[in-house]
Amino acid sequence: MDKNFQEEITQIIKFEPPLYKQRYQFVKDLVEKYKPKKVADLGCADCSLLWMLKFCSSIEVLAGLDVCADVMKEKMHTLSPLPVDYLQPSERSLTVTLHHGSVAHKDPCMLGFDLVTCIELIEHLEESELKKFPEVVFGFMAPSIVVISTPNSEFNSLLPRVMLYRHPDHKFEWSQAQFQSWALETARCYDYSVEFTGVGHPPAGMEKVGFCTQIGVFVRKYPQTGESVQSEKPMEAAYKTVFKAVYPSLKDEKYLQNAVINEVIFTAQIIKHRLMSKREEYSDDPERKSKFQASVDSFSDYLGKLVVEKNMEPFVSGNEVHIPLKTIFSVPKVNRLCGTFEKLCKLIEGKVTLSSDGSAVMFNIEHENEEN
Ligand SMILES: C[S@@+](CC[C@H](N)C(=O)[O-])C[C@H]1O[C@@H](n2cnc3c(N)ncnc32)[C@H](O)[C@@H]1O
Ligand SMILES: [Mg+2]
Repeated sequence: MDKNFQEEITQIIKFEPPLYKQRYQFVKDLVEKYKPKKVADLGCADCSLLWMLKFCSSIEVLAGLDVCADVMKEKMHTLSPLPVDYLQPSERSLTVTLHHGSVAHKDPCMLGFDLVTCIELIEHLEESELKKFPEVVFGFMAPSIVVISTPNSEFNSLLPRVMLYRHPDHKFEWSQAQFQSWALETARCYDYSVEFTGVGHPPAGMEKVGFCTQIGVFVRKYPQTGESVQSEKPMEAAYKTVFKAVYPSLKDEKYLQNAVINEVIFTAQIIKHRLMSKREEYSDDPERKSKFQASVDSFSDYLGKLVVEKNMEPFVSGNEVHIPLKTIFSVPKVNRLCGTFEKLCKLIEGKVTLSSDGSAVMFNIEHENEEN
């Protein structure tokens, strides 16, 4: 609801991009800057920000929390992996979890985060919830960075149709001085520093009004020690998990094995094709020469440039083509995936047909010869 409303404002004041997108972009920029691994979005609503953040490559754990389960469920399916994520698993691991609960309660699932975002959340908290909020977020969760955004009430006079608050569910809207004094006191209490900024510039000549959305970025001053200490005392869960997605990742052995097998077979096929084409140059059969040609040309060129030792050269023996594993391992993509030659051998064991001494991938071309 807030979002549509903001869009209406945007049409009149012409914030471009719309204000909510500027807020999300602000968070994204912060993620690019600090590269947190674990990010929690409190008051995540329809998961729009979480969806944007899942593309940030530093993030391995993403969590959302909202007191309203229905609003989270609306679009939570957009946080699920897509077929392409299974076809080409990413190098990083990524787990996305959504929790139903309140920022007024502590739950151990919120420990160990690097960045906690509270975008347009605090003004929706009841007085009693707002009182507990600093202890839960800064005292208990204690991430290295907290970002809090909230409307700047001084901007409201520039917004048409705003009577008391910008949204009927707002419990308060603060001036710059009010937000800054709350934020400075919170930072002091929990040993954080805080810097103020915002999104949505005021019109020229009205700079004193400040940003339409005011933002505080809090950075923890003390080093991380909390996680182990806090997890020593077992704690009851206060939130209910409503969604969990574990993305396929090459860190998971079964996806790595699949990727390596595919890459090994692909590489071996191309080398085999080069070898066969060379032999056919003498056989004067232009039709066969063009087989696979389009798809393999550039890669084939590359392989041709590889410095191939004598004992790494592929060869044909009778109806068998032998492609040494050492040659396949020297291809950068295979090399990067496996790390070591031993790992390559282990991952393809029993999955790819090898020569009797296990040193080469083997294809039987008896059938192909028959076609001729
Ligand atoms: C204005 S929306 C902000 C949504 C989102 N952060 C964004 O910027 O698009 C505020 C959200 O805070 C949630 N909320 C309100 N009180 C809460 C509480 N005590 N704990 C967690 N979430 C709460 C509401 O359900 C709502 O989804
Ligand atoms: Mg709001």
